[in-house]
Amino acid sequence: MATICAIGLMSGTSMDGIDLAMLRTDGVDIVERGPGLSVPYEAAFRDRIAAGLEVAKRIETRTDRPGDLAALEREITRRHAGAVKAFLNGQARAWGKPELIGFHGQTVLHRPQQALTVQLGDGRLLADLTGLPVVFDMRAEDMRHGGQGAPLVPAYHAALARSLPRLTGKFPVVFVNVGGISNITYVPLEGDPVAFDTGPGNGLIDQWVAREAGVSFDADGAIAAKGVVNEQIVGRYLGKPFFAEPGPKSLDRGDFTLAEVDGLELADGARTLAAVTAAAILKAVEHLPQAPALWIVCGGGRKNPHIMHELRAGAEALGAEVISAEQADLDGDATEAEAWAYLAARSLKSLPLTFPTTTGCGKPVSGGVLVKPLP
Ligand SMILES: Nc1ncnc2c1ncn2[C@@H]1O[C@H](COP(=O)(O)OP(=O)(O)OP(=O)(O)O)[C@@H](O)[C@H]1O
Ligand SMILES: CC(=O)N[C@H]1[C@@H]2OC[C@@H](O2)[C@@H](O)[C@@H]1O[C@H](C)C(=O)O
Repeated sequence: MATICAIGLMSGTSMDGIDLAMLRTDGVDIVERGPGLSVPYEAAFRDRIAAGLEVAKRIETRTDRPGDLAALEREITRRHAGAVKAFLNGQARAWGKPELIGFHGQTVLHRPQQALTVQLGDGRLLADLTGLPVVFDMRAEDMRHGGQGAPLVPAYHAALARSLPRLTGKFPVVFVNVGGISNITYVPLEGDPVAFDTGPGNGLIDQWVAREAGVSFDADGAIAAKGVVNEQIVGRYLGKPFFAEPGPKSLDRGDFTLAEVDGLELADGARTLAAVTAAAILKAVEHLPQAPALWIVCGGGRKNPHIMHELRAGAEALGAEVISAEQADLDGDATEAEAWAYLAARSLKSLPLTFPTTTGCGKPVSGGVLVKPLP
């Protein structure tokens, strides 16, 4: 199959900015991973998106744009176009002209029980602003086939597992994405990947330190380093029905809140929430076909040493090794953006993006909407 060069664009539930990555792929194999870039949102824009999450609760059908959501969608799209321009003039310059963009957009609402998921991002506008074909809205078709609409990154994790020589002999491997929410992909030596959201990632930690200390995240876990874990509270989070349910399952950003840590000291809250994130990921093993041999950690949470320490200790007790994306020669900040480039290439070729074992769809499903720039 012909190889294409695609750019993936991800603006995740942390709302911290836009991740971009370049990828050469035939839609099956990863031929070459290219450069990546993160373009942060400034605090005022993060606040505007956060306000948009509240407005989005009024959405009943996925094309509704109550309040200022239409204006916010245009602004998000314009910022993505600006980020693409900066990327192509900078880090990606030597890679030549891309043929396609995979555009995630900003999730503002995710209600799998109602088959409703909304990502703000205008594919038509992005195609016109960049002059490149765009594949966007990749979650909806999965939901039309009974799927959760998330996570979508597992098809890419499975391709990564096949492409990493150092994994030889280390199956099953589990990829963990510790973003705003955490999700895992279990990749066996043969057969489809198994995936689901595992619980909070950095989202609650970010909300906690923003509310209690006015900072957007706990850089390198420095705040948590001064605190202690409140095990009772960890147990209260982990006792929620979500963790007893088997996959496929997915979460909305608002499904877990700070109610349980209310009243704690700043550092103890940050430390306890880091412990919740790690414990929730480890608890996912109960719902996997076999114990993993290797865990590869991607996403911003791999930079929180408390999350990593507890993941390592817990996984090692189960006989597995835990490594960061970088230890597997990957770029842990770019994995999701690479995934969106890969999924766009698959969409172009009508290959499945999701599987019954990753989202619960009735059969393997392709998806995404292709728009070409106006001539
Ligand atoms: N140096 C660091 N130390 C601790 N945490 C960090 C560091 N850098 C980033 N993070 C955390 O990672 C988060 C961003 O992670 P990431 O970009 O993977 O999330 P996302 O893609 O927005 O979310 P999702 O995967 O849920 O869509 C930040 O909000 C922050 O909490
Ligand atoms: C609806 C939505 O945007 N979900 C995100 C979120 O962030 C992490 C987790 O929850 C995952 O299910 C998904 O993102 C990743 C990239 C995915 O679809 O694979």
